[in-house]
Amino acid sequence: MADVKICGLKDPAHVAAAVEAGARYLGFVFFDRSPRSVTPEEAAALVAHVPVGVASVGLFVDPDDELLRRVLEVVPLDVIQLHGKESPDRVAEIKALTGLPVMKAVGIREASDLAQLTDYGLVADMLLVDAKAAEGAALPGGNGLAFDWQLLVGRRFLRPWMLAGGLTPENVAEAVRLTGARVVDVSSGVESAPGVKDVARIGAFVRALQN
Ligand SMILES: O=C(O)c1ccccc1N[C@@H]1O[C@H](COP(=O)(O)O)[C@@H](O)[C@H]1O
Repeated sequence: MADVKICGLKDPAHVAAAVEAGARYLGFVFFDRSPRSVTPEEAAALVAHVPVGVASVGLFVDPDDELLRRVLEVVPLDVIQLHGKESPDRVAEIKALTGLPVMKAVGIREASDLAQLTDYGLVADMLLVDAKAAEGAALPGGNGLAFDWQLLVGRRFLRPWMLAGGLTPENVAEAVRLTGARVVDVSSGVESAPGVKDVARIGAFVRALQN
């Protein structure tokens, strides 16, 4: 079964539901414009409920050093997710600054976008293969937008990778079957409204991968 990351958690009950369902990665968003955004203090309280063996991932969008320091002072993150326009050099810088594994998100719409996965594979520890947000979208991710999974058929990457973008309990099994993803990441697909996680959909998402 593919491993699961549930992203955008804001409520201890949803952290518990994700852990109970079997998620191996939990995501906490440090990006003010997101409906899933948490403060460092809120995230610290949530991460306190995360058991050993489940990784706490901090999601950032073009963070400056000050934000990274402020969050890491209070939140014991295991992985840094970069979901903005960070260059490969900036990814390397953040890895050195934080001392943590860095996962770089790359937005995919067409075959030519895949080349970036090679560039970032040289510096990041993990890759997150997401749909490219529409021009002018308020958020660079978390939009429930999928891309053409056929683009990934037969591809290999330099680093371990997660599949994201518009995944839901209804489509995740097919996405894994087509792409061979070993880890899948979901945010809006397990919500009842933007920023509001749904316990039943979290359970259904993980169960969809068990059949
Ligand atoms: O979830 C957010 O609010 C978010 C904000 C800014 C950048 C990325 C964000 N989420 C990430 O986007 C992908 C796909 O999300 P979805 O399942 O399509 O809603 C996922 O990696 C989230 O971690």
